[in-house]
Amino acid sequence: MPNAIEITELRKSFAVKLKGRTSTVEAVRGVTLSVKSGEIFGFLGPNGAGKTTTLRMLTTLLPVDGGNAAICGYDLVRQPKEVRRHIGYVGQLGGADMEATGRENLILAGRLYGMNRHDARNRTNELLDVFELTELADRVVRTYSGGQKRRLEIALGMINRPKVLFLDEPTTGLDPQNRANLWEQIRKLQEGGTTIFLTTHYLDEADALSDRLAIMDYGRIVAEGTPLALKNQISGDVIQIRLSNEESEQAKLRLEKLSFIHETRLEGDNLYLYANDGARTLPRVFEFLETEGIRTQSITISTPSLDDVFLKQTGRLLRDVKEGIA
Ligand SMILES: Nc1ncnc2c1ncn2[C@@H]1O[C@H](COP(=O)(O)OP(=O)(O)OP(=O)(O)O)[C@@H](O)[C@H]1O
Repeated sequence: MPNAIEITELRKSFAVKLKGRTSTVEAVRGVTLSVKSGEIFGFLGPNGAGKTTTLRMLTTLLPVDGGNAAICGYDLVRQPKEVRRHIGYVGQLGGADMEATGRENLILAGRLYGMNRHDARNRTNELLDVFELTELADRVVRTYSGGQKRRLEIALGMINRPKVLFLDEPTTGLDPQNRANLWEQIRKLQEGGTTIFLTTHYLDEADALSDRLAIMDYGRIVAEGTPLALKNQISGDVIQIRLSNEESEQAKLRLEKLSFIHETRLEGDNLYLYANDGARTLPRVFEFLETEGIRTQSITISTPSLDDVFLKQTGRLLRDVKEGIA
């Protein structure tokens, strides 16, 4: 079976005008990756990394500048119609008509895909059932909660029984309970055989949901693999020390000389120490800080997260970039 998605050197630039001058934004700078059939593939990255642009190219909504992709074996550039027949896409804005009912939205979508009335109705009932929307089916979408609307939008993306479903930040704006519920729905779609490619800037979402993921930054893939393999790249535990004086650079230099610390990284006032056995190392770190007179505000210990992977690859924290701090 061919890979569900095979992307080779995909590129996209935009011309932007600022104060009368035109410059170029290289949104996607040569992305190469493959997604296996039946996988949930997470596409993680901070705002502006190029995730949506990649997704819009893969779904034929935006012409590619360079490179190509094959989706379910169909050539994105030469066979866009075939590609469209085999995919579903749920964008950030959603596509439901707020003034129509859930049922009407689904039936209309089915008809637009060329289904006859009977098939469109049957498929609608199936999807209402899968997404637990049957009770709301005849209410206008405007009255749905955020989570219910999102479920309907994903149902709309599934109307044509796509082999590959593209979801752009499917859980943004949802509360934790609705996010967990949507993750369940996404897993159910995977069990039904759909390949899912989703963008997210939630670390926990990428970690919990994806079989494999790629981390994107400034239009490039900076890391790719299973969440576990990526986290295992960062061997051992992470000790985070929040320093309270201005000599953080000095503190880093002194701490990195310790034999039981195999890597250090400084982010503002936060010093990250990577050690094989965090629990055993911690008392020795305390002792050292005390003898050296290095003052700290807090010390925490954790196992590596995808944030540490991003930090290792880019020198910045994903969480900070996302919040616009870096
Ligand atoms: N139509 C456009 N014209 C000009 N620049 C654009 C256009 N679309 C995207 N960009 C720029 O391309 C870069 C990548 O944007 P993109 O929306 O793909 O990022 P993203 O990773 O999806 O971010 P987010 O998480 O905020 O959705 C950004 O610098 C953005 O400003």
